[in-house]
Amino acid sequence: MSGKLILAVPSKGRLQENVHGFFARAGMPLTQARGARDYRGALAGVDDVEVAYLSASEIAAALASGAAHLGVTGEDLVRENILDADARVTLLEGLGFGHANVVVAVPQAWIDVRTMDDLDDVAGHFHGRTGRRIRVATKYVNLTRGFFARHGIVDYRIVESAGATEGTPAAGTAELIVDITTTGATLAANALKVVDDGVILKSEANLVASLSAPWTPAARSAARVMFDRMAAEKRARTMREVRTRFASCDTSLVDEAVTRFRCVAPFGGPTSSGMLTLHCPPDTLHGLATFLREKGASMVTVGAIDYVFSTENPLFAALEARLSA
Ligand SMILES: Nc1ncnc2c1ncn2[C@@H]1O[C@H](COP(=O)(O)OP(=O)(O)OP(=O)(O)O)[C@@H](O)[C@H]1O
Ligand SMILES: O=P(O)(O)OC[C@H]1O[C@H](OP(=O)(O)OP(=O)(O)O)[C@H](O)[C@@H]1O
Ligand SMILES: [Mg+2]
Repeated sequence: MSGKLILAVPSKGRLQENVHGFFARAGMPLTQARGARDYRGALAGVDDVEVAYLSASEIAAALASGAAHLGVTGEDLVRENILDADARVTLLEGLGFGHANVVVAVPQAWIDVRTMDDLDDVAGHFHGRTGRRIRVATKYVNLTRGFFARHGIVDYRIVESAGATEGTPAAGTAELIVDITTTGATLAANALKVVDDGVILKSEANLVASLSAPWTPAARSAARVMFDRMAAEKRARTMREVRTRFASCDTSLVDEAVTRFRCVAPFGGPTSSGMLTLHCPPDTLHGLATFLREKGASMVTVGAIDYVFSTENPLFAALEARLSA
């Protein structure tokens, strides 16, 4: 065995483009030597990484079995496809894309069904009246079973659906569904509504680590390098660099700026000539610039940052903590 780190990323579908963008922004683009249909690749600038292109649900399976060390996939697929997920993988970080809710949806015509309790009543009546159990179409079989059990609903049966799940009530093959929704357009087009307390999971794409993969020294060191770049890109993306210089700039003023505007002073207080660099989130930027001018600055410049490299590597620390637990 090579000892390399295997990184599983989506080969197709909604997440693929975002995942490519994510690694490119972190300065380590995914490369496929033989074109888009090459299912093995590399990560530019990071040694000892082999990229495996898999479907989003196969990624969950590969992480569970230890065939991949790291993967990017939806939390919905991790929770659905991995039994006791928290014991076998660790979700290191939500990546801010691939948002989708796994929901229970019923026909809009069921005006008296608003909550899971109402649904429980309907399920009981349906069974009594027809002698059959109400049918739930879904590909999220495990999430559905767990959620219905938590709500004490037992009078139902699951009809496995591989696609076009929203069409099953109108087609007469199920009474209700469990599926993912983002904009709600597909549910609306099929005259379905989400049950008020029927959101099973709010999912997004996650960076996920396998706890059972062979974490060789080479694989660990590759993860450390990858995570360092990801963290540097994230800190840079969420902050702007603010610079100013004025004689009356002192440490108490910097302390006030830090608490009031959630900024950080990456290089400490002002220099002896009053030169100050701050990193500030975009939403408080104008407030900070106003504050600095009120305190005596005649000019404040703001710029985007590409990377913020720090000695801290929180993602790697989180991984190490789980691997040694
Ligand atoms: N609007 C959306 N619809 C579907 N999935 C979404 C949406 N937004 C984000 N996702 C995420 O993308 C994941 C993969 O969905 P996608 O449609 O790309 O794959 P798929 O082709 O359905 O996957 P597979 O081939 O494994 O069945 C979902 O499980 C979910 O985590
Ligand atoms: O709430 P919306 O924004 O309408 O999105 C939800 C729809 O998107 C997904 O299907 P997808 O297009 O991925 O097709 P698939 O069922 O073949 O995966 C999902 O299964 C829903 O049907
Ligand atoms: Mg899909």
